[in-house]
Amino acid sequence: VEPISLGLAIAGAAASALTGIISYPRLYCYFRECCLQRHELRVANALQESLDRRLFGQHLVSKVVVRAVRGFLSNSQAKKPLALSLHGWTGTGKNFVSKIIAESIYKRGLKSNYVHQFVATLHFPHAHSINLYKDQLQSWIRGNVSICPRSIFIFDEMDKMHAGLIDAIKPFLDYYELLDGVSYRQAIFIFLSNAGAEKITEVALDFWRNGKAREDIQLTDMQNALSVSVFNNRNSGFWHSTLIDRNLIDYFVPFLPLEYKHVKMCVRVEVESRGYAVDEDILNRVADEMTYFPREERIYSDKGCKTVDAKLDYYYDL
Ligand SMILES: Nc1ncnc2c1ncn2[C@@H]1O[C@H](COP(=O)(O)OP(=O)(O)OP(=O)(O)O)[C@@H](O)[C@H]1O
Repeated sequence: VEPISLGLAIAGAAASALTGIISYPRLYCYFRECCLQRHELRVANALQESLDRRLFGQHLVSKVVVRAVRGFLSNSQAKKPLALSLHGWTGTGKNFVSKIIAESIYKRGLKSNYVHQFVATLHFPHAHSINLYKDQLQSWIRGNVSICPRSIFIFDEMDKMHAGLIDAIKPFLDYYELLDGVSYRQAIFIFLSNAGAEKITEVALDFWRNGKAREDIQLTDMQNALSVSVFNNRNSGFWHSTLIDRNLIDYFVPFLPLEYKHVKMCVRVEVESRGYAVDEDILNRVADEMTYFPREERIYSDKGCKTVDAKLDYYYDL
């Protein structure tokens, strides 16, 4: 075989292999991350499994989040992007759940090129730069949704976010078919905040004081109270915001305050993930070290499961 025809043959083989790869997007996506990669059923199953196994004491969260994500992904005619608003006391799992949602849709989770996280105090710290932030945020969202319609945007500390900035997101959440040639209908927006945490605690405490099980708390016990309390809270960026006013939030997701037994479960997970032997005595001692409220009953951990890992260092360094 002449060198030149051998070269052509190799080039031909390479070209057909490449065409093969391109015509098999699944194969291509196996090696490189793709937008809209996973089938909705797989996402819903992964999400359900992960929440059941890893999330403690949040029966309402699992129910709402799985239903919302499954319904949205399987609806090819969605009229608007999915907007979830996660509310609750610190350390109860809001960031944890948004990470689990991201991981169920994109294997790389928060590290995926299609998942974008903003923290109000970190990314938008100065009230006087609000107009600049607005422009930057809008073009960031537009640019990323143009590249991948199924982009996920997570906004942490929404209660510390300037109301004007929240309103800047509004057009993307609305029922438009196209905005400047871009459709936002497949995107997912997740908002996290502590707003409404007192209201959630009030309802949970009421159940507890009446001797009713925590798991009997229904979504209806929470949702109206929550949306009204968030809307009327002047300290929260949601106040006066058109997101709630115009019903652009699809689901308010209430996170219940965590009890002693949940804190212990978190300690156990941390111990196991570090590869240490589980020692019940240490689990109790770490859980005992947390502070609990209200002052009389001392039921709920005031930091949820936060700082559990730091406390563990102390015991295993002894
Ligand atoms: N309900 C829970 N079940 C299991 N682990 C939890 C739960 N809540 C919190 N954790 C653990 O505690 C860590 C801290 O929680 P997370 O950051 O999700 O709290 P948060 O609600 O977002 O708090 P904040 O309002 O302060 O941002 C998580 O990474 C997770 O390991």
